[in-house]
Amino acid sequence: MTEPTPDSPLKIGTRGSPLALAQAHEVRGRLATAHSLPEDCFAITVIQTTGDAVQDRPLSEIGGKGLFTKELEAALIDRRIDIAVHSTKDVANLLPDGLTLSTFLPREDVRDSFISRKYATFDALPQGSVVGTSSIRRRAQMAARRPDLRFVEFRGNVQTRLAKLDAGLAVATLLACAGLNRLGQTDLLNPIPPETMLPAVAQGAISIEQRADDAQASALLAPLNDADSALVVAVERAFLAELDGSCRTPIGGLAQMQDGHVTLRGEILKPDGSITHSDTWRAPCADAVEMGAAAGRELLRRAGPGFL
Ligand SMILES: NCc1[nH]cc(CCC(=O)O)c1CC(=O)O
Repeated sequence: MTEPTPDSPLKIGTRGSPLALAQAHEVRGRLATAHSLPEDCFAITVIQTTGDAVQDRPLSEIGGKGLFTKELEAALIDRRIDIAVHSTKDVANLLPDGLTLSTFLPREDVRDSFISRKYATFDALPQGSVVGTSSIRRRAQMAARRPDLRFVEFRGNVQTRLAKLDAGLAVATLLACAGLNRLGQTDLLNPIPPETMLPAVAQGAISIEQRADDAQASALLAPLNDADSALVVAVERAFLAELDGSCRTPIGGLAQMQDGHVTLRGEILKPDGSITHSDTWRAPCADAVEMGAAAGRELLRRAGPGFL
């Protein structure tokens, strides 16, 4: 392998949001450490994405998955960047030809965090409370437990959302614990157990996309891959792939590995939370990805035509 140098660095592509930048710096730090190279052998290149540019409309309205990744993938294909760092939760199931999601960092906390200045837990919210969220999954899950709640559209970074809470637009909001950890906002951690609120598929998992034929990137990234995290995320994505997985369908899924087996919990909901189909599956690691796909098909069959 030709090693990258400060004059010819490996180009790490990322979105420009504070969370994306934190994740890109995390990857750069791991690459430098793994190969005992100075950090300036790895250059961080910010790519503007549709999901970041359009701030005034719900994500589910602007388009499906890929809003945060399309431009990064175009930059990979054009060789403006060599690797792209993603929150796997935002990565579409189908990648463009010639690209591969090759590398998964050890998974972070998978849970959602309940954030409110007034109430300690989700269950403590008074009747009719207004909750801010832009996630149709979180909204459907909350409505399923608490049909009395009302919802307002809430986008933007952590600071923007806290300002909206302070302005009284809502009394609570939800954010992924993983993002809060990576941004150093651990004061806001207030995890909701997955049994109460099943996270999004691949929540908390950073992955790295590259050109499939790029031997240098493959060699540099190999020591960063966490095989267990790669497997559980593959199981969840196999589940999602069967369920269409557009941003308009509320879907939750979490796979966890123990004793050579993978347990998958999955659910699909009506957007208003009125109907939920969920179940748990378990299989040896070797069969787990196929189990994820079968689980998706099973929920689809139970839900019946027209549910999604
Ligand atoms: N679509 C936004 C997004 N994509 C990934 C994360 C969190 C980090 C992660 O799941 O790895 C977030 C923010 C959030 O849901 O609070």
